[in-house]
Amino acid sequence: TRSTRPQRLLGAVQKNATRGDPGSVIQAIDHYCRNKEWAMNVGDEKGCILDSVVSEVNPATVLELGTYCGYSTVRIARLLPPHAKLITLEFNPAVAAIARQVIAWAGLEDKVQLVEGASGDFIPRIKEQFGVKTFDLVFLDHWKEYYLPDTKLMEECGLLRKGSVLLADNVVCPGAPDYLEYVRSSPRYESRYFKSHLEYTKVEDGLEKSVFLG
Ligand SMILES: CNc1ncnc2c1ncn2[C@@H]1O[C@H](/C=C/CNC(=O)c2cc(-c3ccc(F)cc3)cc(O)c2O)[C@@H](O)[C@H]1O
Ligand SMILES: [Mg+2]
Repeated sequence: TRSTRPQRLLGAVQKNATRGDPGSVIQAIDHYCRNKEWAMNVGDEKGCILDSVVSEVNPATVLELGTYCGYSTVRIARLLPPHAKLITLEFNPAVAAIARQVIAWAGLEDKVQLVEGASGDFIPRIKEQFGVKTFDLVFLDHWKEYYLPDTKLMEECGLLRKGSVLLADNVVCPGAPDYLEYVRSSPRYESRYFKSHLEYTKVEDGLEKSVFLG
């Protein structure tokens, strides 16, 4: 049977990237998705904005919602300090299996904990199950209609502290209007829009960075 897009993306990594070299994994995926087959990775342009926010926050604990093939997981994990931990949630087992191999090819398994499951089920259990008190950085890149409910859930579960940073992909395309309205109007967030483009295209998109004020 025909391969899946994630399988073909993994093939491009295994063919063109060097094991243990996260930069070459990122480059291989971007080259494949720009020249052969589009895929919904945050991409190189928004990826540079992601890199700058990760470097600025220098997080000890990171939560990523929506691993997909692990492109942003690799982008984030490669910048983390030695004992920092990144927990990434992915509820599609076939996609999770690809992401594990992409993360392993980059040699970043020790910094990443990929959890198979739905954010709604896992967010309430993260504290006791993973011994995490709060997250310094959360990257939202899963189904767009879940950005807002999951943010409220993280607040309710006490997973955010004064200064926690939420970084949301795709706030323009496909868009997350209810989430944007919430973080921009709530007195509990200081929000800023980083204008960019939809991965590998000229279409406008951007990242919203929102600092939780406690
Ligand atoms: C709801 N809770 C959840 N918990 C755990 N994993 C979840 C999840 N929701 C979704 N996922 C997983 O995240 C991934 C989903 C990501 C959704 N992303 C998008 O829809 C998306 C879509 C576009 C896009 C933009 C324009 C266009 F024409 C077509 C697509 C661009 C992006 O950058 C995107 O991130 C999948 O791997 C899915 O299995
Ligand atoms: Mg995205």
